[in-house]
Amino acid sequence: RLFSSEKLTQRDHSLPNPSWSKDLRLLFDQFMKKCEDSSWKRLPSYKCESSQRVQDFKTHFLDPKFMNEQTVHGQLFTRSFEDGLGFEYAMFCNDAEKRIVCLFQGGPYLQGVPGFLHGGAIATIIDATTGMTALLAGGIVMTANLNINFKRPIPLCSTVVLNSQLDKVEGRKFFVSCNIHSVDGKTLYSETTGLFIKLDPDKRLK
Ligand SMILES: CCCCC/C=C\C/C=C\C/C=C\C/C=C\CCCC(=O)SCCNC(=O)CCNC(=O)[C@H](O)C(C)(C)COP(=O)(O)OP(=O)(O)OC[C@H]1O[C@@H](n2cnc3c(N)ncnc32)[C@H](O)[C@@H]1OP(=O)(O)O
Repeated sequence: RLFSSEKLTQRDHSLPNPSWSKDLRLLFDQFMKKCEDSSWKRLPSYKCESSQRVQDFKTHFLDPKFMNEQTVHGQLFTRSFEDGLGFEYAMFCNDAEKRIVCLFQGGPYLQGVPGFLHGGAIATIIDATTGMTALLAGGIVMTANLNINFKRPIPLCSTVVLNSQLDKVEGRKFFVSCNIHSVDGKTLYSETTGLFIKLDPDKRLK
């Protein structure tokens, strides 16, 4: 049991699975090609990160009072749905340009109004993408502010492209912007600005 559940948490969810649309696979292949000269890198994604930065977060910022028999089973929200039903996505980063592109397909369990994605689901994938943009630049960060302009509704089960960019760094403040376009680039679905704060080692999260 332990072995299989351990195997489960180490599955890299940002690789194609049968629920991926043709569009998502095509875009994925295009970005995998961009990785060949190492200008772009695919970011792996697990249900439960066991990376050094998570260890650092737990050591330096997490008050043990927040870890109990329930929270110890915590797993990444965006990786907590069966294949195809929730967030299907793969992120690629370009360190030189301080950019992340996220290829995203929102499944049927993310519905808001019938036929379209829930605004909170859109905010989630934006938070994950902009958060990762800030995290790669600044280490352990948390979202302080996320301003989203929803320009057009995103059809449920469609594939879209998030483009996230680090705009400015002021001390512990990381300013990120992100837009969401259709695969053909013709439709702008949303525009976001976000502020991420690099956690202060002298302050535990309360
Ligand atoms: C990173 C986690 C561990 C590693 C995980 C690794 C892998 C996981 C894999 C994938 C996950 C995907 C992405 C991962 C990326 C990010 C993590 C997810 C992001 C989130 O989903 S996280 C949840 C939502 N998030 C919160 O739950 C935070 C609640 N919040 C707080 O915990 C505090 O609020 C905090 C810590 C944010 C700041 O607290 P603090 O005490 O450190 O800083 P302080 O208040 O002193 O502010 C310093 C300067 O920022 C200015 N400032 C602050 N807030 C501002 C605002 N709203 N507007 C304008 N300016 C603001 C001040 O004005 C001052 O500016 P100045 O220096 O100029 O005076």
